[in-house]
Amino acid sequence: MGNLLSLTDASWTLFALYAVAFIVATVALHQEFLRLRARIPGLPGPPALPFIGNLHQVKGKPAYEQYRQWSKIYGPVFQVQFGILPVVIVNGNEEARDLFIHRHLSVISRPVLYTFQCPDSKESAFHGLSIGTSPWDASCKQRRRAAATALNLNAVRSYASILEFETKELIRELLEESSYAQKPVFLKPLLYHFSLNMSLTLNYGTRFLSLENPLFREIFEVETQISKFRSTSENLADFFPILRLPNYFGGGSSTRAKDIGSRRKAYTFRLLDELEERIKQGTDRPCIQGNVLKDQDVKLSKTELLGVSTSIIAGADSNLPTLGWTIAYLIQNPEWQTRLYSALSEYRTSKGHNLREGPGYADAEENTIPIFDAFVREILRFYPPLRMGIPRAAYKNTDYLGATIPADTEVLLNIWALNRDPAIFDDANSFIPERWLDEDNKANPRRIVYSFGLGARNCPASFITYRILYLTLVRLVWSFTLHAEPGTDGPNIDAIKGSTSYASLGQAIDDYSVVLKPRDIEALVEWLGEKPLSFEGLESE
Ligand code: HEM
Repeated sequence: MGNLLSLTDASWTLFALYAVAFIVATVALHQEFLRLRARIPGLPGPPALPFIGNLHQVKGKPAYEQYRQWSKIYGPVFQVQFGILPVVIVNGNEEARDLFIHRHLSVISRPVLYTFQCPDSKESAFHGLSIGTSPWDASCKQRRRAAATALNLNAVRSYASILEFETKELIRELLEESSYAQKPVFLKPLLYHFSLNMSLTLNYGTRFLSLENPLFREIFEVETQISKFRSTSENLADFFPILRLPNYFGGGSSTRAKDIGSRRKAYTFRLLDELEERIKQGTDRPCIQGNVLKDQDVKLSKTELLGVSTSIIAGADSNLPTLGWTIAYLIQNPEWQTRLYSALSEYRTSKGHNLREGPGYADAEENTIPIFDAFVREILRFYPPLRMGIPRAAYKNTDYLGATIPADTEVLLNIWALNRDPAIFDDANSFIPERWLDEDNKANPRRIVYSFGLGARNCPASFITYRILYLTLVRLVWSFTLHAEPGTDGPNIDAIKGSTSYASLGQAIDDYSVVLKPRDIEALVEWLGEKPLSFEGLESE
């Protein structure tokens, strides 16, 4: 009897082993079948491994540089595969212009990715999708139009006082955090505070006075998480359907995305409700959402309004890396601090001002000091925050050099490669702001900073971003000299080696601290004036 039982046990064990092996083999074969079927016939690309495709060659690595190297072998447009997901990478300037500008409809959409949008669920994790993550449809068109109108050149001119206020408050905060030059400042939260306040003031006419504000901390945490869910190479459930299984039991990545999505929804609704209340009371301050709410011609649902807001808040994320790289570059290149300060001094003096009065603002309004403007452009070219842009998708089947890119296929624009294309930029791998002073460059429509993308879904915030970066640079250079933290070599400003976190959509410089020495503390304190207790009484908690 004992023998019979143990024989049965052994058989059961064997059976279980066979069953597991059968399931694993079936899943693997299914995965491989889907991967092979998804490969785009006729489009070149690096050889892909079974099951995983090319994922091992880019995950956790500077993928943008790998793609640039591959483009030398496989041509300017090629495909890679991440598990079952084919992705088309566009590296060449002419090809990018062809697809993104001349045939702009072909890649006007954005992909629906499993982790972020969870297409099998009734409601997307990110209810009220931001514009930058929405596939192309009538609603997306409306939301984009509302954002583009709110951020066009004329509108940006009308935000002058907001830019003035927020950039001054950044300088004040840097001074206070450094205990008046007594200690190094850890930059990241301060830069986020500045960028977010800029977005909130523009969007809702409200801001956070303190970094300690619980709602500020909530937004900082949630938006950082969201950026990770939007990564193009890190969310494995996007590439391996089997990994979607835990979502059915409430534990997968898409479930976590939903939790983060509902936290985002809570604060965006709250900010919108507070604004509606202020409009009712007549205490609102001019702002983008206020204009949209009051404009009878704009017919956006509450969810669409939410989508415009989340886009503007998400935009804060892209300003952060640019400011981080700018300050790091100045720390490591003090001669540029001297050069910029001299240019500012010369400019202010030529306008009949004493430099001790302040850095000026009206002068900065149109980015008038050429070397400052050139420096900002070169920072954006050399350190593009979104090196692979924001994923696009083919809107319809698109013919390309004999191959057909099927509708909905993810398409990535390698902004990093375009900005460093030696056919466009002389000495493309060197940081040379002066290139933007050259009249021939200005006249060449190909010699542009590609960091804001191209064509019909490009960044609608480029005007305001230039203004913000320009003005911040003028004010930083006027206020302080910038130095490395004592006992360290300072931040690594190598565009690849200095940025080792690949889990987010944006490519920020690794964390660092800076020592800020006021150039003239009395003039600085005088210029800063009284600290505002709140922003016209609209401080959000
Ligand atoms: C240094 C700062 C910034 C950079 C480098 C940047 C770059 C980009 C890029 C590369 C895209 C995708 C373009 C394409 O697909 O062709 C994009 C889209 C977008 N950006 Fe920016 N951005 C910045 C700041 C901002 C800010 C501050 C805002 C909001 C105020 C903003 C709002 C948007 C929106 C709404 C989209 C989506 C457009 C669409 O899908 O139609 N961006 N941005």
